[in-house]
Amino acid sequence: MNDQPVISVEGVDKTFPGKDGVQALRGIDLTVGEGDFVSLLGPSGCGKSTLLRIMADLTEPTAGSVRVNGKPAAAARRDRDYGMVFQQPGLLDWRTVARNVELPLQVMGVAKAERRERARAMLDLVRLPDSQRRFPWQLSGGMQQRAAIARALAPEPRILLMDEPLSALDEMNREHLQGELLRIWSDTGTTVVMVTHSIAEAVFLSTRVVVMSPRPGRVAGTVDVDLPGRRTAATRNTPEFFEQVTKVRTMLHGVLEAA
Ligand SMILES: Nc1ncnc2c1ncn2[C@@H]1O[C@H](COP(=O)(O)OP(=O)(O)OP(=O)(O)O)[C@@H](O)[C@H]1O
Repeated sequence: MNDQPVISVEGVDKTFPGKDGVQALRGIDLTVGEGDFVSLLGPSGCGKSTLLRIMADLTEPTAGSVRVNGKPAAAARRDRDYGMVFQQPGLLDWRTVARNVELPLQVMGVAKAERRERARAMLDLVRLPDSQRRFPWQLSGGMQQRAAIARALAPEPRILLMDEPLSALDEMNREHLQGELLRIWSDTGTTVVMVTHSIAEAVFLSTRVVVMSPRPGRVAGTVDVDLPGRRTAATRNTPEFFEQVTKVRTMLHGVLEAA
């Protein structure tokens, strides 16, 4: 393991052009280490998605720099160093689930037999082994989101960037998939950055929660989530979990009061 951060964001500002020029981010400094699970949390409009998109090279910063695996974000994008998962699964309705998962591999020119094998392995990983030949519209929302995660993981990226991946799901499904995400993260050792609105979700999943303040978005503070033992559904009922949730909530309230 080396000490070089997997993602390093330095002095990033973002102002969207236009008559009223929205300054979405100011002076963002953030580093994400190998195997970290970092959540970006903050009030609506504070620039969480913009920051994630800048890390993914989907949006250009106005100032500052982003390095991913030691290279500029654009180079990391070309090298497919990361996978992305959005709020909506975005599967193609006319392809089977397996062929959706194969899609990024097909684009990369991976041979058919290997593609099949990797799609099968990823669908096993997200616990959808029986859905390979089904179409997305035959699956529940939670199953579709799992297929989207399998698709993002198929090229075996070392980094996963997720923008509210579970927010379209009902509470039970959401908690179930949180457990699955935790399992996948610990099985694969992937570095994760996730945008969420949920304090409990951020605390349950993350090694570090980054709390952002609005107008323009800045890093208001971070909480290193310290929970004893392996995290399971029972973790949510422990005093330590409540303690961490309270810590994050207090920070978030402080941010809102100061705004
Ligand atoms: N393409 C764009 N053009 C102009 N303004 C934009 C654009 N994208 C985002 N913004 C503005 O930048 C600010 C931050 O938006 P962003 O979507 O990053 O916030 P967010 O924290 O992810 O919000 P939410 O939690 O509601 O999803 C907002 O004021 C938004 O209106």
